[in-house]
Amino acid sequence: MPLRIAITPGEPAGVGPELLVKLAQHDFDAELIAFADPSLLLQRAADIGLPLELSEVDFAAPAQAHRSGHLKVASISCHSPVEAGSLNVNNAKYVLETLSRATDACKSGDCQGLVTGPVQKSIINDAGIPFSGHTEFLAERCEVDKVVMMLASEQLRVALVTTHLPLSAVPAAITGDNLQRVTEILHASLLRQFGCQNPRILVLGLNPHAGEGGHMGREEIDTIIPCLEQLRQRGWQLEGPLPADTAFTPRHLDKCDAVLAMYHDQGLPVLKYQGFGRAVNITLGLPIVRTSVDHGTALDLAGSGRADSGSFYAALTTAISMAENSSRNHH
Ligand SMILES: NC(=O)C1=CN([C@@H]2O[C@H](COP(=O)(O)OP(=O)(O)OC[C@H]3O[C@@H](n4cnc5c(N)ncnc54)[C@H](O)[C@@H]3O)[C@@H](O)[C@H]2O)C=CC1
Ligand SMILES: NCC(=O)COP(=O)(O)O
Repeated sequence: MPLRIAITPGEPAGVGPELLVKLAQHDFDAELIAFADPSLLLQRAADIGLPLELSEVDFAAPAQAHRSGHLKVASISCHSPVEAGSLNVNNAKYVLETLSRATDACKSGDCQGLVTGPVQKSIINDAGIPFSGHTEFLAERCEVDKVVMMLASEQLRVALVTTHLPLSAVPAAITGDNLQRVTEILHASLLRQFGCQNPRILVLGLNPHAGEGGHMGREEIDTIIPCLEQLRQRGWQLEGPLPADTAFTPRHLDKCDAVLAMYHDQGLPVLKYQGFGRAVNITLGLPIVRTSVDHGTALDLAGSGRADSGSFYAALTTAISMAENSSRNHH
């Protein structure tokens, strides 16, 4: 029987809803369920001139593989009318409701994977709800205290020790305990979910030139090197800490399964330079499969039909294949 994949289109005024309409034009070996406002999806389909038929999902009925132009929906209503490209603080709770319901469907086993479209983090905060990202939200909703954000293209995987933090808060978050737990989750995921035998991880330093022997920062000497030395005693292949400016060169990348960056803008610009529009954001360490797009809400393109659905497509096919692997391993 096909698996069920929950999809949240994200910010209703962003490109997420129309990218989902574009995705729905393909066939997939899984049932796709949009946790969203049906009238929003139909409106956006009309705006960009694509056909779409919706029917309410019945979790008690057998799942059916997705066929072009149709979409199953778990209906959730927006709180205010949506205008593409214009954020409305009244719809922030709707965004979180779609996420909560879709996550809970995965936790209960109704769905076997979650694919999220982009949310506008600022408007959720403007609504008075502290929110730094799906990654942190999902960890809390799934009651897991540590998860890892990893973005992957076909050529490169980049995982992060810290995620959505102000730059000034990063050094204090690079503790031995945090680095160890992140490396453990990344190592286990590469081994079990990505088929890497004895994974090779390239770890970046925090400071320029990886601290230049302590003359440009001491985090490498005080924290990163001791942590890596300890983990290497398990026989793990951990290279580094390497200076980040030269780590992303073929000599190093050819030998590694993933790069572990210390913070968001140390690793992701390189990944996006190499693979923007085709890369997938994967949350490691959750009890559910969760993937997402590599881009944001692109309010400047919303409603135009010009946004590229490549990353959403990659996120969906990755989630289907991860869910299939995980379901095979459980049987
Ligand atoms: N997965 C998620 O929920 C993510 C959400 N965001 C959120 O999105 C909002 C806007 O963030 P920005 O930094 O402006 O990034 P953005 O990715 O929305 O836009 C950056 C540039 O890329 C272009 N772009 C983005 N997606 C595109 C697509 N599918 N096709 C063609 N061009 C595309 C935009 O038009 C813009 O020029 C923020 O609130 C941010 O937090 C950002 C990244 C991921
Ligand atoms: N840069 C990645 C990003 O902002 C998406 O994060 P998340 O919402 O998936 O946690």
